[in-house]
Amino acid sequence: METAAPSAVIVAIDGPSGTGKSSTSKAVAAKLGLRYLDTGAQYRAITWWMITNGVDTDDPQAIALAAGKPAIVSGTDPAAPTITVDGLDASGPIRTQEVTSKVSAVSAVPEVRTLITDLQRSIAAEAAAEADGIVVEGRDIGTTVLPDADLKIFLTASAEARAARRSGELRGKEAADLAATREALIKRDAADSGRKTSPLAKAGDAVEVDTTELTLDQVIECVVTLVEERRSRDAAQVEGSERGTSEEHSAGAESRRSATDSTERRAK
Ligand SMILES: Nc1ncnc2c1ncn2[C@@H]1O[C@H](COP(=O)(O)OP(=O)(O)O)[C@@H](O)[C@H]1O
Ligand SMILES: Nc1ccn([C@H]2C[C@H](O)[C@@H](COP(=O)(O)OP(=O)(O)O)O2)c(=O)n1
Repeated sequence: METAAPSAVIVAIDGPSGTGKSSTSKAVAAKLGLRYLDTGAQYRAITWWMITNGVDTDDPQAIALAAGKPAIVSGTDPAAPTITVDGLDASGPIRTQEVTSKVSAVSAVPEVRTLITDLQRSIAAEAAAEADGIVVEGRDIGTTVLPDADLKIFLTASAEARAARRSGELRGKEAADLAATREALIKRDAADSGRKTSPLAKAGDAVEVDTTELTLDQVIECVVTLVEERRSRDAAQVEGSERGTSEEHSAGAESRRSATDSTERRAK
């Protein structure tokens, strides 16, 4: 197990689809010099591998048996995050409608979650040991993957706002109308929230931010402020405990000095 650098910060950002997790997490990590991990991309990558290797994505047993086969590697530079599967760049193929429609079924399989969760924890531990920390975004980061994260954020937004954001992204690519996007989004949220293993959920100690009426810049600013507040609280605590230790030291020195003084006095 790697040891975290004293000032490293781990930020967990969870929430349903289209609430702004990826855009916010990337920007916050870039602004604060942290690494960035898109855990949804990892579940998409394993789903893409299952599809391209002929595994029936409606068969949890077949998925469980194959889960350990693909090698998934995530690059955590927020300016250029990457994802490869068996050495192949998967960043394009994981965003197709086919993968999007099957990812909830694949990510509900416990064997898949165990493997991907272990991978996520090792990436976070490395970022805490070798960098200033990391922003990890997904569905179960604050509840399951990193329950000891320094800061947990849960992003929400109305289904209408989320669908409008998503269909804005799709326009011109795989044109989807607003109603169909909204339906698909609600269906995926229900599957992700309703699964048995590690469902999409807000951690009890997460800060909830409703992004419906906020611009992306406002959300980024809000999260940056929360991280900075957390860091200064931690720094004040460290300073306090160091002062406590040095006061203990000087109290110890004082009592040693008076003990010496009295010994000297007795010797005279
Ligand atoms: N507060 C916001 N207001 C308007 N658009 C937003 C906001 N947050 C994110 N977006 C846009 O919505 C889309 C989905 O955001 P994304 O970060 O991918 O969400 P998530 O990762 O939660 O699915 C992106 O095109 C993004 O630019
Ligand atoms: N920590 C996570 C992250 C994603 N997933 C699953 C559930 C999600 O529907 C899919 C895809 O996640 P992704 O974040 O790419 O989804 P968006 O389309 O960006 O909302 O992966 C998960 O089960 N646990």
